[in-house]
Parts: sequence; structure tokens; C-alpha cells
Amino acid sequence: MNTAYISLGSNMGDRAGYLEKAINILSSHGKIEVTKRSSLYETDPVGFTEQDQFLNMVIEIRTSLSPETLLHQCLQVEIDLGREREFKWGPRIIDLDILLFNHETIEAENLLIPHPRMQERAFVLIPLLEVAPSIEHPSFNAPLAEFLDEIPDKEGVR
Ligand SMILES: Nc1nc2nc(S)n(CCO)c2c(=O)[nH]1
Repeated sequence: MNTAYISLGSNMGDRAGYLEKAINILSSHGKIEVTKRSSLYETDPVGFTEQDQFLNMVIEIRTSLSPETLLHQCLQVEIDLGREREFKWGPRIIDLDILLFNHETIEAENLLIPHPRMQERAFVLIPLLEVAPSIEHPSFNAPLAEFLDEIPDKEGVR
């Protein structure tokens, strides 16, 4: 059995509703159990800042799926909820990113684990550390809590 952490975000429409529907779809999969969920956080957009505030959260799952099959399920949730990818960094009704899969490092063409920017993003680290306070980064073998201290825009997560 595998343990994975998934970051969810939404900044269009009924944001909380989309997050809840995404979790319900994952939970209804016979090989995915949602074991922990963080609070909902109101967050300032990073990257492309000319867009609405996000709601972000992180869930912990237990799954017998492979990383690639889990990625496929996450992309299918986005399709099921009607996500349209207008442009890479633009607004979205729902976004799911696999952050960690066990303590594994995966470098595939369509899948990088740990998520390559997770240690730079307060909107990811703060909800992740809520559900897994002592989690470590598999590549750096260091607590992810130490990376949060280095991020300047923590106030952008409420
Ligand atoms: N606060 C915040 N900013 C973001 N910029 C992008 S792109 N995204 C989409 C996830 O990469 C987000 C997000 O989920 N939250």
C-alpha cells in the first residue's frame, strides 16, 4: 500500500464545491482511500498574479495504484469537473498536483515526484504540514518545515 499527498486548488466558480467534488470522486475510486485532509486556505495567486484568489488544500491518500495510474486518475477528475486549460498559469476550476508518493523520486516525461516547486510554495507547504508536520523532502532528506521558513510570501496564505 502506498501513501501519497495531493495538492488541490481552485480559483473559479464555486471553489469549495469543486474541491469537495474532487475529493469525493477520488474517494469513490475503489483503490484510493482519502485518509487525511487539511483545512481550506485562501491564498494569493503566485506565478501569474493577475487572477482571482485561490482556495488550496492538501489531502493524504492510501492507494494501491502506481504513480502513473494515480496521475491519470487526477487528470480524469479535472476532466470530469470540466476543467479547460486555456493557458498554463491561468485560472482554473480545479487543479490537482501529486506532491509526494511514498519517499520515492520519479522523473518521467509527464510526471515529476516530488513536485518540483512544492518547497517554494507556501500555498502547498502550509496545508501539507498541517496533515504531515514532520514530512521530509525525499531528494533533500530534510524536513519540509525548514523550507517554509525560507518562503517570503507566507502571509499570502490565510
Ligand atoms: N495561490 C496559488 N497560486 C497559484 N498559481 C498557480 S499557477 N496555481 C495552480 C497550481 O499550480 C496556484 C494555486 O493553486 N494557488
